[in-house]
Amino acid sequence: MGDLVCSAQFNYLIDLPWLLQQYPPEKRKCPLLVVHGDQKDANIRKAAAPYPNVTLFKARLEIMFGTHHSKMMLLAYREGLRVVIHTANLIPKDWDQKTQGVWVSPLFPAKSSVTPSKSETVVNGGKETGFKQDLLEYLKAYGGRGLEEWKQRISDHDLSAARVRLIASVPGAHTGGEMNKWGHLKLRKVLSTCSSLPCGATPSDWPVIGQFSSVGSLGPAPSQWLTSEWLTSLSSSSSSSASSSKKPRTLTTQHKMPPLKLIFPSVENVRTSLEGYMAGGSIPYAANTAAKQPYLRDFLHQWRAEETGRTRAAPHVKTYMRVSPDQREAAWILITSCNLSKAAWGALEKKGSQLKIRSYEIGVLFLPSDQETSAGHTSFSVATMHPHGPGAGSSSVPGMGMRLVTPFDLPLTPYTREDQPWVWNARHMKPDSKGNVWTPP
Ligand SMILES: O=C(O)c1c[nH]c2c(-c3ccccc3)cccc2c1=O
Repeated sequence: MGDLVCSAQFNYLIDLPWLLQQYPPEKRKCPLLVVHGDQKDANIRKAAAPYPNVTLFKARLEIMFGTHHSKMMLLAYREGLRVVIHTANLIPKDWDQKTQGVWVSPLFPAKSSVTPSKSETVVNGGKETGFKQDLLEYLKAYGGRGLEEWKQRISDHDLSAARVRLIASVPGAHTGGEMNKWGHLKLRKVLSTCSSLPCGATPSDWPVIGQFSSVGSLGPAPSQWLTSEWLTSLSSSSSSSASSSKKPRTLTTQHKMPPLKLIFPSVENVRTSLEGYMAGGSIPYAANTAAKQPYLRDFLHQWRAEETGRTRAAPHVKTYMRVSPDQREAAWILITSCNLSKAAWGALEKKGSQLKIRSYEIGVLFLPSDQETSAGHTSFSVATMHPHGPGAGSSSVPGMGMRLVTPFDLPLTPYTREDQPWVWNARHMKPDSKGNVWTPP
């Protein structure tokens, strides 16, 4: 992967001695910047004291209930720069028996003096994804001076080989031009300009899938946020705004919502997982929150990953995607730190004039048109459950573009009549895979 010179780790839960142990021994004294959100930072400062090479940066969290959820590594090698955006906390159990998501960037070369100053070398058909500019904008949003060195280092490298788009959140009441830079409005903006469904597809027939490991308070009815503001963003596409349908579009044509399918572990999924009920310690859905939104259960599907052999590896990855009616194609897929919450994605306030975001989040969006192997395609073929399906075996299927293996099985498995969503602060008395019961305080 390269000869490491220095690195930065952005995360939420951080076990510093454990983190340093994960670096190769000869790299444990390289400069390391740790970006965290622990406002009462006595613990992490005490943990960092024995390591003179570790610098701490406390992210500002001035809005109640916000957290620094973003999980990112910036790795500076002698040979270039690498960015890693992922979903795992920097604690041992997140890297042991769970299902996580990670995007590892190509090795970005330093901009040599011969690189044309005005624009960077364009690769893969020259389609820029704006990744570098968006990453710098995200780092700028932290404020302070502690990230200057890393902003400069990123500026000095050519990131044009990044074939993903950055979808991030920063805390604030974002208005005007700032609104579309963050959270679900950034995703809406990108999808409505850069993502189109295959010709002839009916947008309202293409479901949105959301998969996550925690849920916030979403309001007393789905129409308050989930199936209105939030689903409007995730079901955006250039074809839904353009008049692609055969029927003449009347002025009153509303953006008809597609089906919404959510994946969140049932109690049974947690009970039978490799970790047993302990997995539920990282699936912090509160019983009192769940009780306020019983409607959510109607959208829920089980965590199931037989295709990858990870059904029992409890999910900590967060995945959002748009699929075809037969769930064999995907128009896009997003891997992110965002759980299903207004704090992470943002909620419109003041008659839609501001987007209130409470947390830092970061994720990467994969669009078929941004990938070399599927440029010109409007969908990814999804690895199917049926090994002889069109997506099986080949790296790309004629007419379908790049093959995508999703973290979970498609088609989805609904909750059974007996299934309940996992809640972490209620008793669960049926013995789990380790013979234990769950009796939180
Ligand atoms: O998505 C993530 O990274 C996670 C987010 N919150 C977690 C919590 C928690 C829940 C409520 C209040 C404070 C902390 C507890 C255990 C694991 C996580 C976690 O893994």
